[in-house]
Amino acid sequence: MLKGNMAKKSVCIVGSGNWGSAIAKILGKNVQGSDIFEEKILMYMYEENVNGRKLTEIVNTEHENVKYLPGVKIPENVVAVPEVCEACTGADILVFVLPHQFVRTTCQKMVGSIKKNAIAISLIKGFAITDSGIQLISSIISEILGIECAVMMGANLAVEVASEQFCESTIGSKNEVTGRLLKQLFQTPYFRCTVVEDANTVESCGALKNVVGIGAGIVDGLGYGDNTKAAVIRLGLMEMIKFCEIFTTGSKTETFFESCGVADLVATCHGGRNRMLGEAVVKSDKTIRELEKEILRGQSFQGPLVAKEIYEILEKKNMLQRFPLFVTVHKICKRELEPSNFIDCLREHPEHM
Ligand SMILES: NC(=O)C1=CN([C@@H]2O[C@H](COP(=O)(O)OP(=O)(O)OC[C@H]3O[C@@H](n4cnc5c(N)ncnc54)[C@H](O)[C@@H]3O)[C@@H](O)[C@H]2O)C=CC1
Ligand SMILES: O=C(CO)COP(=O)(O)O
Repeated sequence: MLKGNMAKKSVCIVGSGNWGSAIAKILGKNVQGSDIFEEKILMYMYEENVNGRKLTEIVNTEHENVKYLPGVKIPENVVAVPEVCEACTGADILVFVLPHQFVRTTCQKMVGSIKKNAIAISLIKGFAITDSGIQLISSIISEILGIECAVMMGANLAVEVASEQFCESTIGSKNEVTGRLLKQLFQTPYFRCTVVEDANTVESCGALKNVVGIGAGIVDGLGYGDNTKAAVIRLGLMEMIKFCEIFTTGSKTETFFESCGVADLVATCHGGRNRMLGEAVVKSDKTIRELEKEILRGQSFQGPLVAKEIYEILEKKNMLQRFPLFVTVHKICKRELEPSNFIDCLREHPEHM
């Protein structure tokens, strides 16, 4: 156990959507009475009006994020703040939990406001693309803020976590001391954390499984059953492993057996928002944007963006034919292929040749 003769560490949550709010519940409770962590947690909330009131004001008076996680009480020691610089000033631990498209601009605003020895942890499941290839979100955070960044990914559908149903999660930290500290911050009797050192694979799994989740939704939408979905999960896993072998330095096969790997894949393919999107893409001819608005009402599907990012890098490296499942999901989301083509993609997969 890490115990404090040292000053208590203060925590800031950067993000407050569906997952951010579920995490606020866990962290808010875990720091109460702690001799390691400060009791008050500031949570950066992208401000918006909900029924004529500011969302921060609603959260700070009713202690519920009525838009992104209705029906769940957020502990009163978590305070929503609309300015990210105000939220992060003085924090020792920064917990990033935003849709990945907002990370770079949010970090840029934080430059100059954070403690120089702060540490970060990213709960964000996505990638960014640069001229040289894939960039992990944790490395964007590290690069812009000049601090260490661990990750946490797992089979963690926010609504189930918020209702305290048992689950596991994987903390990826290259630094063992940091990993132990973060486990103390996140673990509860119903949210069990394992720490591994292969952080880049943990993070890559979190991004890639979103694309497979859309594939699972497509076969649901086409009316196929559990055998077909199991094939999507298996072929998706094979592509995830191959992708990490090529793009993630030092990737270890055993990391795929942690919660961040197979377990998150199974959870997302059965209960995730990306699965819902895949099904909707089959049943409607609306665009992804229209479906996102209609189905999620403010929340965000990360899968289509990750599929596009993967497609761009594979095209650049002339590797499209080695990842047919990822590529076909992207083309179906773009409406360049019919959803029924997905079954041909499974049938003709290189795993069967
Ligand atoms: N929801 C879930 O069950 C889980 C989500 N995740 C991951 O956590 C990350 C965050 O997801 P959620 O919390 O579910 O978010 P969400 O899908 O609820 O996204 C909406 C959030 O984005 C914010 N936002 C909108 N415009 C913004 C802007 N311009 N700048 C900053 N923020 C803006 C909204 O205020 C809201 O907080 C994603 O990478 C997701 O894949 C990981 C595990 C579980
Ligand atoms: O990451 C998740 C579960 O672990 C949530 O997945 P979705 O974004 O598909 O809902």
